[in-house]
Amino acid sequence: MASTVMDLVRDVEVPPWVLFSVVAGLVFIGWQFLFNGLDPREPPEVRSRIPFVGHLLGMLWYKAEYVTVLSRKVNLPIYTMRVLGTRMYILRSPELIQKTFANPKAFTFDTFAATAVRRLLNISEPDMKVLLQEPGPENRPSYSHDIHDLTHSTLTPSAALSQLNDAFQTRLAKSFNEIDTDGTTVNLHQWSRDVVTHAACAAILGPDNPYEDDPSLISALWDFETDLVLLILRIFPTITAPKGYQARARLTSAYLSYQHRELWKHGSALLQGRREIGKKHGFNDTQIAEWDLLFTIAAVTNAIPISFWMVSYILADPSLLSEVREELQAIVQMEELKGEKVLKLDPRMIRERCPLLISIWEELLRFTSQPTLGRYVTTDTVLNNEYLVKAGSVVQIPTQITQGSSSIWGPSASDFNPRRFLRKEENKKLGKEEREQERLQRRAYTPFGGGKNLCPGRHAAANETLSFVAMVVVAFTVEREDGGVFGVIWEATRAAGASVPKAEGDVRVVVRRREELRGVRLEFAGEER
Ligand code: HEM
Repeated sequence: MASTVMDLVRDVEVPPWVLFSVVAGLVFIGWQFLFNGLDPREPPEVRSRIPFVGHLLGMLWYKAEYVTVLSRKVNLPIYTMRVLGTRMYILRSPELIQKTFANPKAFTFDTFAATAVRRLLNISEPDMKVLLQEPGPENRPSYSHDIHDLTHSTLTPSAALSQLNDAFQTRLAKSFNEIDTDGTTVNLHQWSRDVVTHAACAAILGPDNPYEDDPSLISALWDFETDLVLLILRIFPTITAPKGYQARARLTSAYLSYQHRELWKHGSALLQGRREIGKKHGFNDTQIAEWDLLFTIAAVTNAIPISFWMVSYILADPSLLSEVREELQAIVQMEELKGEKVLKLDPRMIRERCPLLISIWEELLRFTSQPTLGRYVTTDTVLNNEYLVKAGSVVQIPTQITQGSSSIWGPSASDFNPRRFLRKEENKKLGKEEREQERLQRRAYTPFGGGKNLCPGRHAAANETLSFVAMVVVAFTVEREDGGVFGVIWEATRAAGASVPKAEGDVRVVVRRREELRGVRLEFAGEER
């Protein structure tokens, strides 16, 4: 049979012009499918010089950074990019970005997050409907709706947040009090990661949590975080992401045992609320464990790298270090409690009395927290009375562009300037043009995203990072083990979905309690104590 067909084909004489027309026709149809059909009101399209697959190749090469790389070359407020027939609208203008944040119904984050979680946890189509349907079955709010409300209410200033901050500081103080004037030699990156992860997990999960039972789970948590995207892609994960795959299994079983031992009873109001909502929506203990694990990732993925960067940038500049130390020394108190000397640091006072440290925090957020934010377009919408964006497409916001633009932040936009945010006090004296610049900067400053999904953990993150950094600066010295000059590690990668890049590599240092604090207990003054 096969030979008969081949014989027929061989016997048919095809004139070259017919062959040419067929090929040209196929190219034309492909072109129409991939590149045409744009409404003239849609944002202008930016095409790659390599037809059809140029953007795809760019994405494979640059991964999560491709949209940023391309946006550096395109001087448009918004543009369209098409990859395999899917439209993406890339936003570069702070004005338009704020417009999308202001319309969460048309530009939704949930569909984005849900697709990733669905693949990660292997959730079935019907279960997905229960999670996302708005409102859910029997007209009840969906699981994700309930979780959104709980997360945003317990993490904004409230008794629940004070309790969370307090638990964080108690565990953090424990780690700091283990270091005396003889000091300890550590890898700074790993040490900051472990100390802050222990405290963050104690704050969320309570003092008896899986990471206290088995500290090696901290490395597992970061292996899981590193391989998250590969695990979402699910292409032979045991081969493409073996570390993350095994780490997820270990962590899930540790979180499950935490559920069975009812240790959640000592966890934060947020964690207990999550369990209640899970039960209400028919989740079993394994599902609750899996979702709590994902929440832990959300809570540590950015807050921990930024703690390391902040300590590094301060240590790398000796005069900045002594200025920050001076600010902090003015707010710490020495007390005598039952014959024991105690140094008390109240992180709430940092915001009021340490403008330089706050400026460093805000600048580091601008400088390092530069996520590519995503939204899914649910309905055809005209942005700014000008640009039509179509339902079913994706909006991408590469904040490296807006937070690093010299037209918005001035010629030093790509440098770390610890004093950049000090000027706020002098605002009243600003002229019209400068006030306009200020307004533009406020709109372009989105290290925590924006709108309905503005990061609910931003207050907790500020408390965590500032408590950690402040105690390191005020109570310790940190010197390189080899006696060399301390510098900031500059190699860093930003995983897709993460806001703050993680340092690659480490630096060996001696962390030593300052001589004058020999035998003094270090404590944070929280609201609950
Ligand atoms: C410096 C540290 C942090 C940074 C830079 C950061 C950044 C972000 C960003 C950019 C988003 C996406 C917002 C959007 O798309 O508009 C987000 C969402 C989120 N963050 Fe954070 N985050 C940090 C710390 C935390 C902490 C400590 C927690 C928890 C205690 C947390 C919990 C969450 C949650 C639950 C969401 C999803 C919000 C929603 O679905 O409405 N984050 N974060």
